[in-house]
Parts: sequence; C-alpha cells; structure tokens
Amino acid sequence: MSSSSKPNLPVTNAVNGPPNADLVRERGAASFPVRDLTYLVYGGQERTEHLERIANMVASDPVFRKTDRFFLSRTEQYRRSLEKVRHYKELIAKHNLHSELDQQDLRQAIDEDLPIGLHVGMFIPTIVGQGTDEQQKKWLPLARAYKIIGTYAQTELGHGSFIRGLETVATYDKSTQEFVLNSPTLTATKWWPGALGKTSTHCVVFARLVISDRECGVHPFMVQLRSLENHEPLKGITVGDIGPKFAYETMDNGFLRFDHVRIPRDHMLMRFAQVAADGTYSTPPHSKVSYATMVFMRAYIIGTASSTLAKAVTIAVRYSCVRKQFPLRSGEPEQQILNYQNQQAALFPLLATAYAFHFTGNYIRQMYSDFVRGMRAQDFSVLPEMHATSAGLKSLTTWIASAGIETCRASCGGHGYSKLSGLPSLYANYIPACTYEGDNTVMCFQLARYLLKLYGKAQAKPGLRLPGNVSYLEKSTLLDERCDASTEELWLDPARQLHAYRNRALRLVANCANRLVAEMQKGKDEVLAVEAIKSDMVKVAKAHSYYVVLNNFVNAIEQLRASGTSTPILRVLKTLCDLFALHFIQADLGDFLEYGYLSSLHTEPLHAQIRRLLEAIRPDAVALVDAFNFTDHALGSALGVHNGRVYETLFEWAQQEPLNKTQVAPGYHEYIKPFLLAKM
Ligand SMILES: CC/C=C\C/C=C\C/C=C\C/C=C\C/C=C\C/C=C\CC/C=C/C(=O)SCCNC(=O)CCNC(=O)[C@H](O)C(C)(C)COP(=O)(O)OP(=O)(O)OC[C@H]1O[C@@H](n2cnc3c(N)ncnc32)[C@H](O)[C@@H]1OP(=O)(O)O
Ligand SMILES: Cc1cc2nc3c(=O)[nH]c(=O)nc-3n(C[C@H](O)[C@H](O)[C@H](O)COP(=O)(O)OP(=O)(O)OC[C@H]3O[C@@H](n4cnc5c(N)ncnc54)[C@H](O)[C@@H]3O)c2cc1C
Repeated sequence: MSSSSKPNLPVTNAVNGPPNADLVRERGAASFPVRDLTYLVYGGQERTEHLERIANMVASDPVFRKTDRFFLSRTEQYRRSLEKVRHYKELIAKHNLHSELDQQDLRQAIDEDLPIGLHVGMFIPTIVGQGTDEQQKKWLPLARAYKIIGTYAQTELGHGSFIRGLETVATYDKSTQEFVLNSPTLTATKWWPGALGKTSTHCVVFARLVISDRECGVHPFMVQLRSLENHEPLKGITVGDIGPKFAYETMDNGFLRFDHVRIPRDHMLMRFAQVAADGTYSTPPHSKVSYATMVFMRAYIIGTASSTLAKAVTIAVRYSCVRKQFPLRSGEPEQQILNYQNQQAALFPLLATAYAFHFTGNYIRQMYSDFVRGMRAQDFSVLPEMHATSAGLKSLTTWIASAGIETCRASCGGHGYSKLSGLPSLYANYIPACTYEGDNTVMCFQLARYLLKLYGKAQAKPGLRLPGNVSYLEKSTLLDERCDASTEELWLDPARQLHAYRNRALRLVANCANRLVAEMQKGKDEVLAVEAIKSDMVKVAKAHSYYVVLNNFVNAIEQLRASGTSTPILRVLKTLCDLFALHFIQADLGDFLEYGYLSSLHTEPLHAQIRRLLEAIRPDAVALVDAFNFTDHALGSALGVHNGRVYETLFEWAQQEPLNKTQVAPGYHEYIKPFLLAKM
C-alpha cells in the first residue's frame, strides 16, 4: 500500500466507549428528576416518547447524517438536502406520519434548513390565510402532496423592510381577465426568497396591484415559475440562486424577474381583497391583513429561539464539565472549567434564558391561535397587539439567542472555533433570524410605536383599561416608585423583579413620549420628531419585551405550582427564573440607575444574589441541559456528545477531513518540495 494513499492515523472506535466519569457523577447528583422536566418541556410523557421515536429514527438513518457536512461543496450540500427531502417524504408514507404535527416533528428531528421550509412555513400558510375557499381547494391538495413546491417571494433587490416600496407590478387586463406581472427595474428583482432559486415550481409573489392606472397597494399572487414536466423556467421568467451567503448553504435563496408574465384573475389570493372581472376592486377589512403570514412566522421564530439557544448551551455546559484546566493549588487535580465562576456567569444566564424563552414560545403560540380564531370570525381587533408583541419578541429572542450562541462558542475555547463543535454553523445559520421576517430594529420601531400610542391614550384618558401586558402604561404613578430590594432575599421576590422591569419599561416609554413632544415643540413635525428618538424606541421595545418574557416565566411557574408540579422541579425552575430576572437587570444596570430606581443599596445585594444563584445552579447544570433531551444527531457536536467522549469524538471526526486522505499534502510537489529541496 502506498504511504501517500492512506493516513497513518490510528482508526479509533473510541467514540462509543464508557461515558465520561464527570458527566456520570453530575448526572447522578441532580436535585430533580430530569425526566419529569423533559416531560414538562415537551408537553407530557406520551408526547416526549413520540418525539424520541422520531428523533431516534432520524438519528439512526444514514440519509440524515450530518458528520460529513463540513466537507461538502455548496452544490453537494444542496443536493444532499434534496436527498433528505425525498427521504422525508418516503418516511411520511412508510410510517404514516400524515398529520401536520408529525411532519413538523420529523422536520425538526432532521434539523436542517431544507429547501421545503418555505413551502411548509410560508407558502402553504399564505394559501390558507389569504386564499378563498376555492383557491384553497385548488392549491392546497397539490401543495400538501408536494405536486407543486412553493415559496414566499416578497423581498426585492431594492426593498425588504419597506413593503410599500416594492416595485413588482401586477396590472389587471380587463380584456383578458388576467394580471400582467412585470419587474420594471433592476431593483424590482425578487431577491432572497428561500428555495426560489432552483427548487420551487410556484410562489406567492407580492406585487403592487394596478387597475386602470389606479394603485391599489401590495397584494399576493400565485405564480407558476417552472414547468412541472422538466422544471425549466416558464416563458417570461428569469430565476436563479443569489450566490454564496454567510451560511445557509442547503438553501437556494433566489432571484426572480418577470417580463410581462400573464396569470389568470383567480390567481390573486382574494380572501380579503378582491378584483372582480370588470376590474372593480374591493378593499380588505384591515389594510395589513395581507402581512399575516409574516406575523405567523415571527411567532414561529420566537418559539425556535429557545431550542436553538438550548442546543448551544447543552454543548457548552457538557463540554465545560468534561474540560479541565489548572489545579487550584499545585498537586491538586485540575478543575472542570464549569467550576469557574466566570464560566458559570457566561453560561447559566443563557441556560435560564433558554427556559424563559420556552415559556415565551408557549405564550405567543396561544396568543396566535386566539388571534386566528378571531380572524376567522372577521374580528381583526387583536391584530395590532399581536403584530406589535410578536415583532418585539421576535427581535429580543433572536438577538439574545444569536449573541448567546457566540458566547457559548467562545466559552469552549479553541475547540469552540472548530466546526466540529457544531457551534459555528449553529451561529451562522441562526443569525439571519435577526434580519429575515423583519429586520429586528425595524420590528422594534413597530412595537415602540404601539406602546407610545397606548401610553398617549392612557395619558389623555385616565381610567382607560389597556390589554394585560401593557396595562402598566396606565399607571404613571409607578414612575415615582423605587426599588425596595435592599437584601439578597428580597431580590428573589417575583413581584419585586416584575416591578423593576415594569418601571424601566414605563420610564423609557414616558421619556420617549416626552422627547417626541419636545422635538415637536422645537418645530419638527411628527415624522421628523420620530426620527429624532429612534434609538430610544429600540430600547423601549426591548424593555417591554423583557418584561413580557419575565412575566410569562413567573406566570408559568405559578400555573405549574397550582397544577401540582413537584417541589424539586418548581425549585429549579424558580432558580432559573430568578437568574433570568436578575441577570438582565445587571446587564442593563445603567437603565435602572439612571433615574434612581436603584442605588448601590440595591445593586450590592443584587450582585451577591446572582453569585448565589450561579452556585445553586452548578450541581444541576448538566441535568438541566440533559432535560432538553437533544440527540447527538440534533446537536451535531463533538463537544456536546451525550457520553462526554469529547476528545475521542473530535479525533475521530477530524479523520474525515479530505486533507487527511493522503499522507503527503496536495500541492506538496508543486509548492513545498521546490524550496525544501532547493540548494542553499
Ligand atoms: C405560531 C406558529 C406555530 C407553529 C409553526 C408551525 C409550523 C411552521 C412550519 C414551518 C417553518 C419551517 C421553516 C421555517 C424556518 C425558519 C425560517 C427560515 C427562513 C425564513 C424565511 C424568511 C422569510 C422572509 O423574510 S419573508 C419577508 C419578510 N419581510 C418583512 O418582514 C418585512 C418587514 N416589514 C414590514 O413588516 C412592514 O413593512 C413594516 C415595517 C411593519 C411597515 O409596514 P408599512 O410601511 O406597510 O406600514 P406602516 O409603517 O405605514 O404602518 C401602518 C400601520 O400598520 C401597522 N402594521 C404594519 N405591519 C402590520 C402587521 N403585520 N400587522 C398589523 N399591523 C401592521 C403599523 O404598526 C401601523 O400601525 P399604526 O398606524 O396603528 O401605527
Ligand atoms: C437568510 C434570509 C432568508 C430570507 N428569506 C426570505 C424569503 O423567503 N422571502 C422574502 O421575501 N424575503 C426573504 N428574506 C429577506 C428579508 O426578509 C429581508 O432581508 C428583511 O426583511 C430585511 O430587509 P432589508 O434587507 O430590506 O433590510 P434594510 O431595511 O435595507 O435594512 C438595512 C438597515 O437599515 C435599517 N433600517 C431600515 N429601515 C429603517 C428605518 N425606517 N429607520 C431606521 N433604520 C432603518 C435596518 O435596521 C438595517 O440596519 C430573507 C433574508 C435572509 C437574510
């Protein structure tokens, strides 16, 4: 055998040996029954076991393997994800997974940004939400059977955030009862939609409707892009992939141009706005109802912030338990890095946040289903609250989860920088969540605007009752109140914690409102006055969203207590909730100090209590991440493997590196040998 064709590295099979002793010890010392917390997170024993069956089926299926993903080219990654899509469909048939929930569970277990994500997440929901009964009857069976594959094509080269600025035009031609779709400028090119480039046969296109030269605003239209026979683009359609991105290699984000493409009149989704055959236009019952799919997706994204952050924290906590650096004193054994306070201070607030976001996800799901029920009965009254709350929470949760993944990566030292840790790709694939479905900053403006309006109303009309989460805006007396948490114990009182968050939010809203008035008194009109307070508006939206997250965490624990959840579980959740509450006060201490709500009288016990909470969580840290119940497949990390055989796994996975296929480096003969062997 030639020495250059085979690596001399030992082939290990050590990844499956006995588990790491530290992890075993920590698991044995948990203060609460881990399995019960898992049931609580996933909605009961039966549901957990169902999810486990699906997760294990996926984890043991070679088609869904992930370990070689870093060695594939972009094209190979795209092909691989298509192979996974085909297999996903085969498994649905084979295991009778026909319900939407089963399919969602299966996709979640596959854990990849598949090019059918937009089909399922936005194309079908838009048909359901915006299509008439007949339109749904026509397209839903085809879409659900994957006889057509669709996406959501809204964003253009020139505009994403400013939807009213979209340039794609759909002009109604009364003589043929068709719409003519056209991209009049380069910047009108659709740009970014997922799965648009190469996969989709259809899409819902958002275009400005023009009837007899009258602009009727942006509306959704169903358009076929590619032949169902040979997948070639149809006449008048230019479509392709937008090229390399930060990550997201499995997804063919695409561009799309129309050259006077004709579609029948009944291809405008007409549940809310209609164009009659003679061109008569009927306006929708709410001007933003066509934006509903985005609200749906924002709610979905809020739910996924918890699981994404939980994955990163699971990897970092397990690794920090296995990894040892330095004895405290010479001659003593080295310390697990998780014993270091700084490591705990970096990771445990994120662990607490992953649990906090879990309850936020439950809350927004409930709010969303109430909203849909109302909408079905033509009641759109909850839309502003739903839109504003989801916009703010989407921003806060994705910002914190993105930064949290990076904190986890950095806390794993050098090995965190290896792609084999799973953290770089988790981060790179997750961070666009801060941009897509509404740039976070722009979304914050929406929530802040809503809060400012309600605050103004409450000021103008004392006694006005505002909805639950914003009812604190009625109570301007709250502004005069100060923190009285002058001991460590008092900081554990949920009422005091909530008081602090409410007070901060109200103060920022009130300041913003006052500044708005001051800017107008200086002579600015309202539009320019708003421009002058925009960075404060972002702070307002974050402050309110923090309050909503904490309020839900506190309420969830109360409900669990009332429903008889065991004391050890309640105790550990309360500790996490306390850490969440106190950590984010500490992180934004300036806000609380600036107006004298807190003073050093309160901050000393606050810091001391946080240190105590870190100590309290330490013995349960591994159990708390285990409770998220991720398979090794889901984590895709050599550092986060359940058995803790981190070094064995890293070593084995590194052998797959294509550079290791030969003993002598590719390029050696051309580039290294000449100077190594050159005469001196
Ligand atoms: C609950 C979910 C449960 C389960 C989920 C189950 C299944 C999910 C299945 C699968 C998912 C699978 C995979 C997906 C996985 C991950 C995601 C992967 C990829 C993501 C794909 C990304 C897609 C996209 O990005 S699509 C494009 C998104 N684009 C945007 O978000 C644009 C952002 N811009 C806007 O939204 C708006 O333009 C605006 C910034 C809000 C401003 O709008 P506009 O200029 O028109 O309006 P004004 O500012 O003038 O405001 C007027 C008035 O209207 C109010 N308003 C605005 N928007 C709304 C709205 N949506 N609803 C209600 N009201 C709205 C605004 O507040 C103003 O009110 P006032 O006049 O009262 O002040
Ligand atoms: C991975 C990925 C997938 C995507 N998938 C889809 C898809 O499937 N379908 C689809 O239609 N689109 C999709 N998009 C597009 C996405 O929705 C937009 O990029 C997003 O809405 C942000 O809009 P923008 O790019 O126009 O940002 P811009 O609005 O240009 O933002 C740029 C900067 O300007 C700031 N800014 C913008 N407006 C204001 C303002 N009024 N005041 C102050 N500051 C402002 C923003 O805060 C930001 O910092 C995707 C994008 C990505 C990255």
